[in-house]
Parts: sequence; C-alpha cells; structure tokens
Amino acid sequence: MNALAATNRNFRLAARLLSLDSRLETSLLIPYREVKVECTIPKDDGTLTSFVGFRVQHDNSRGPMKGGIRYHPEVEHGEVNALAQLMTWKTAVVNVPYGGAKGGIGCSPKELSTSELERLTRVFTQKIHDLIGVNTDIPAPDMGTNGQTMAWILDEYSKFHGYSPAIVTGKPLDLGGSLGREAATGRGVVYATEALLGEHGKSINGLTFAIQGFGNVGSWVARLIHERGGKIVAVSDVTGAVKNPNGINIPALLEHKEKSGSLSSFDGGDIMDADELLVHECDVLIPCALGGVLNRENAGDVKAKFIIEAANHPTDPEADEILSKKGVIVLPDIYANAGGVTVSYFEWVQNMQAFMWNEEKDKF
Ligand SMILES: NC(=O)C1=CN([C@@H]2O[C@H](COP(=O)(O)OP(=O)(O)OC[C@H]3O[C@@H](n4cnc5c(N)ncnc54)[C@H](O)[C@@H]3O)[C@@H](O)[C@H]2O)C=CC1
Ligand SMILES: O=C(O)CCC(=O)C(=O)O
Repeated sequence: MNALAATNRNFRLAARLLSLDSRLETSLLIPYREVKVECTIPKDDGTLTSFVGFRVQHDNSRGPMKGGIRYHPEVEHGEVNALAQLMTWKTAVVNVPYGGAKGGIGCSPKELSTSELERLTRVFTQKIHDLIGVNTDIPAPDMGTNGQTMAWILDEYSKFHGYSPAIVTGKPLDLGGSLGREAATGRGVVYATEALLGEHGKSINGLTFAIQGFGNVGSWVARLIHERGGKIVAVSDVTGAVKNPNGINIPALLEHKEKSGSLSSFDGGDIMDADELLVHECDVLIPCALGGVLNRENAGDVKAKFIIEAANHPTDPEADEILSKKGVIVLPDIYANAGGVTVSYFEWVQNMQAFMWNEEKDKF
C-alpha cells in the first residue's frame, strides 16, 4: 500500500475509535496547502539540472506547522503528504504547540557535491520562502538533510525576511541550534523502548536488537542501546549490513563508518543481506530508515517480539495485521520518534526568546 493510502487508512481507523465528527475527519484528510516547485541549478560541470521539491502543510489548528525536509530519490507528492499528516498527529501526541508539515526534494544527495547541494537548497528556499515562517511553518532535518542544510535555508530565508534563526530547527549550535537536538530523535526512541520493555518486565540490558539504518537516528539509537548493555546483533544501511551474534562493537562500527563511509567492509562481524535484517533473529527490531519496509511480503517472517518504529511509517497496514496476529508489539512512530520534534520545539522557544539553555534544563 502506498504511504498516503496507509496513513489515511490508519487515520480513518483512529477517527472511528474516537467517534470523530465526520466533517472533522474529512477536513483532516485534506492538507491545508501543498506546494510543488521546480528547482533548476547549474551543476559543477556547468550543465543545468532540474529537481522537483515539495512542501506540504497539513494542519495548523494547534500552532505553526512543523516538520522535516527530506532529500531522497523516492521523494514524491504522496509520500510527503503522508509524512506531513503524521507530523500533525505526532506534535499532538507529545503536546507541543504545533501542527504538521513536511517537505522534500527528489534527488540523490550522495551524488551531488556540497556546492550543488547548497545551490539546490538555496533555490528551494527561494521558491518556498513566502510560505514558511517562524510563526507559520518551521522546517527541520529529515533523511538526507542535516544541520548544514538548515544553515543554508536559514541564510537564504534571512535574505528575504531579515535574520530569522527560528525559521528552522536542527541547525548548528553557532547559528542558534539547541544542545541535544542532534541526538534527540534517537534518545527519544531509546526512552520509549525502555518504557515499553519495562511494562513487559524487561530491560534493554540482556536483550538482542537489530537496527535498520545507521544515519542520524539509527546511529544514536545504536550508541545509546549499546551504552545500556543491549546486544546489537545486526545493523544495516544503504551500503550493506553486518551481523554478529555476540553483539556488534558499536563505537568501533561508528569509527569505521566515519572513516570509510560504509558498513560493508567492517571486520567486527559478518556481512549479511540487508533485506534479511528485518527478519533476523532478535528480541527488538528498530527500523530507522525508509517507510513501508515491513509489508505483507516479510511481516510473517519477523522474529522480533517488539518493533520500535524509529523511522516514519516503516510498517505497512497489511504488515500491522500480520504482526498483531503473531503477537508482535509495534510501538508507533508518532510516539516512538517524537523526541526529535520535542527538542526542535525547545530550539524554537530558545530562538524566539533569543536565549540559549544548557543541555540539562528541565524546568519551564
Ligand atoms: N532526523 C530526525 O530528527 C528524525 C527522523 N525521523 C525518521 O527517521 C528515519 C531516518 O532518518 P535520519 O536518520 O534522519 O536520516 P539519515 O539520512 O541521517 O539516515 C538514513 C539512514 O538510512 C539508511 N538507508 C537508506 N536506505 C536504506 C535501505 N534501503 N536499507 C537500509 N538502510 C537504508 C541510510 O544509509 C542512512 O544510514 C526516517 O524515516 C525519518 O523520517 C523521524 C523523526 C525525526
Ligand atoms: O524536528 C522537527 O521539527 C521534525 C522532525 C521530523 O521531521 C519528524 O519527526 O519526522
């Protein structure tokens, strides 16, 4: 099932359970605004190339719309739409005063040079600058983007609107970023995992884990689970996958990835087929990459007892049904990965107050 059909289906089910007024249901199924823009840039070799960018603003009933920007070849209108809708539910679940939005550009960021990525980000910002705003829609990083991308958006936006650090979150600390934001999504995933396991009389220490994706979210999840004594038996990313039944040395894997840019040549485990990771023997499976990776083709073969949705919508509705019949507990994305947008809210609050907190601030 495609991402939008799946997200709409889940929303309709929830609306029925809540006896939601059908007028509200209809209104919440249709996004507030969808924008599709052409982004043409000169490449380093002087030729011109065009990409398609999107920003979907789903709902602003609870506050300014909030959500990441994704650079990935599979970015398309329907998926961005689904991701924007999920942001509306996510910000409501953790009760931060935001609505939901999402954006992205259909491109392969690894195939573009830094200067091409900068030009693309600046052109995209020029096309959407009058639709976003510190009180209307605040982008953040998602797959394929990072603090540097946010810095370019901030700089380009500020040319039109004056210096506006609150226009993006997840930016570098020197430009008004927040301490703790880089780790926040992974840290939130681990807190959510600890709480769920605790309810079942278990803890991270002593259980086995398989993690799909080793970018911002996956690498922080791996690091924090490793620190808590969890045994990570398999990790994958777009370059390949590695397994070790005795537990992968995560600090060594992080160092290897930093140096080589790849997981596949790591000698602290055996190479495995990346698709096999999702059905690998483990107690807890944590998808931290793309959506729809668990579907009717592989859900029946999943060995894990718990699935923590660190990625957005990794579990297709058909997989959800199969997993539920098997007694697998699935912790939904809009709760499990909400640590990122929570600290994004803290970053925005600091920017709006022109004030910087220390990382330990816990009183409001
Ligand atoms: N960055 C954030 O703060 C948040 C991210 N998320 C979600 O978490 C997921 C990951 O996002 P980030 O870590 O930020 O992205 P990222 O771009 O930093 O990392 C993505 C990772 O997925 C891997 N990957 C891509 N295709 C793969 C495949 N076919 N098989 C295995 N691995 C594959 C990449 O190699 C990379 O390691 C996405 O679904 C995103 O929407 C959710 C909440 C907040
Ligand atoms: O930090 C944010 O504002 C949004 C993060 C995001 O895109 C997500 O939670 O999926």
